[in-house]
Amino acid sequence: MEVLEYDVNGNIIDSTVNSIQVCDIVKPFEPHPEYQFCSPSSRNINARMLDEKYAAFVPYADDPTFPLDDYLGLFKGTQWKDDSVNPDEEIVQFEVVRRLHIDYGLSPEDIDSAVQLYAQQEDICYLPLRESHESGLLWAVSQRDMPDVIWGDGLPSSSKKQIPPQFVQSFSDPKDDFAIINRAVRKFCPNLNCIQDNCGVHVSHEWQLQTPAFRPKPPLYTSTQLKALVKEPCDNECCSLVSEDAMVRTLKFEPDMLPCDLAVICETTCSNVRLCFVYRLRKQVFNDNVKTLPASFTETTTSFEELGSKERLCAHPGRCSSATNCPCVASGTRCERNCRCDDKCPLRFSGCNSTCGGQDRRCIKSKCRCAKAGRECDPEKCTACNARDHVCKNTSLQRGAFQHIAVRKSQYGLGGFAAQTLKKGTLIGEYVGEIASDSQIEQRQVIQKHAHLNYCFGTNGGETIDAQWVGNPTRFLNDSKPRKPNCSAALILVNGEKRLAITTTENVKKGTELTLSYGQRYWNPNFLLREAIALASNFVVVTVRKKTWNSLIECVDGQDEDIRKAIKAAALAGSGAKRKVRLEKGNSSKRLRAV
Ligand SMILES: C[S@@+](CC[C@H](N)C(=O)[O-])C[C@H]1O[C@@H](n2cnc3c(N)ncnc32)[C@H](O)[C@@H]1O
Repeated sequence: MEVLEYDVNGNIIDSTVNSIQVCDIVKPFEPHPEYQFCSPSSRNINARMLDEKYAAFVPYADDPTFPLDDYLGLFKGTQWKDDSVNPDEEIVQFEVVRRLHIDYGLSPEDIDSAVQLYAQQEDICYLPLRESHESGLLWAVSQRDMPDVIWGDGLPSSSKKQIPPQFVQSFSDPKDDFAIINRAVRKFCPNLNCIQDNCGVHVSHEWQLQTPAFRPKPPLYTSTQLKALVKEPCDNECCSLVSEDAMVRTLKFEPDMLPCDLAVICETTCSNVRLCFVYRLRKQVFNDNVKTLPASFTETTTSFEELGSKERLCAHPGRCSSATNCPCVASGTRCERNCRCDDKCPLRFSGCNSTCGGQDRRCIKSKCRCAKAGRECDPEKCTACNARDHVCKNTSLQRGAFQHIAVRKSQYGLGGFAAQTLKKGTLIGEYVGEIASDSQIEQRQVIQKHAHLNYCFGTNGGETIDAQWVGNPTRFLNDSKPRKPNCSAALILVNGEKRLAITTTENVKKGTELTLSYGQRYWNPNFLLREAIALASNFVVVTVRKKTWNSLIECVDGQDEDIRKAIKAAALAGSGAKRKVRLEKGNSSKRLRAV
């Protein structure tokens, strides 16, 4: 081969002859298995907060074999064609409102009715000025960085008289601490493992809006009783650097907070708090005639299996009981860390301290009360095993103590392989992905069917975790079929959150493929009852063997609420190896009853 060198005018100035060795590829390279893009994540993402009615994008847009009509038919429309307010229009609308109010003296209510009328006639999408403190145009604008627009008169908008802030913000008393906190608290995730603003992991937006408000709570102790609980001050300093106001305000929310805790929160010394607080401040806030002391607490024995879905918290005034409409009491589940009840609530799991012998035994399953109940040890409760300092073995999931998974070509596309020899019972990792709703799964299945790759993991808790677009290397674990799997998946309750742990079920040699059993439902999602429901004419009696009962219940989850309740009731009521359910077609819907 000759290599030529040119000057700027295109004349050849040098030439070199290189020899190249030519080789024939006898065996063509095998193509790399198909890979679906996936954002790495160490935790589940809640996809249910996304708008599932409108398609966010068109998958396989350049692939004529993709059933685009079937896919788009599952949505109301596309997200880029919806009628939300255009941000530029919002700026114009705000300027109109500003001028109407400042230059012409119209009240926000007058503007609202006038502009809405106009918008209706002209078919313009107009956001009302303020439907509440936290919606409407004024509020939306206050949440954005508005550009400094130069309007027709040549002056920037920032130089002009602005709409008074009280129109935009709360109309409540600025000294009302509860109103201020309650407005802010809605922006944060109510899950105490997270407390991120606008969290998309644990809760949907709607649910976040229902985040319970803080309410004033009466103290359980009198100041004299509290004083008896406090020993000598932890330090000798006595200064009053912090404003007493901060302490008073904090006390309103937590009347029975001990002085040292208050000192940490208010960033002052313990002795300062003790002197001001126990004798004087507390009496300013409460009239101090409350004499109710907490009753002694008894343990209940709900196991993890009975927990059911825990995507809620209890946040009612008073103790957890049916009288206070506690949702945990109603569903027979435990109160978890996210609940707003007292930490000493009898419905809460009290940890394993007294059962497993603490640190020496490191919480092995046969001994530890937490491990037996399908829970990881709680750093706040399990002090004897040192769960907080990660000495305890039953904290691997929350510590992220996972094994390295080597991803490479396997019999079925890509697969996950042991990067080192693993003992039976080793935690490999957590199956993470997007927690998706049933209709989202239906939409995604069109894509998955087309790609012949399905990353949905249905849990017994009725949730589906889809690792198609978000996940970690556990998403590459293939089904062992027809061989025995060497890993299994189980839901573990970690500080109030259900997480899917993948663990080895036997000793695994380095380089061996890690496999799971996907279960019947994965390969045939219409398994059992869904088909029975579709086929039912008048009624059908379904005899269910014990073995298939759990799959049946799992399959019904996400279906009609009545059916689900009836089948669960039948499951609990039935005994022996066989249970029967009668599937009846009612007037408007199909009903299922235990017989
Ligand atoms: C969770 S993914 C596993 C990782 C996947 N092999 C990959 O390349 O990304 C599940 C998909 O792997 C394939 N698969 C896994 N186990 C299989 C098996 N035993 N038989 C056939 N296909 C299997 C199927 O395409 C299935 O939809």
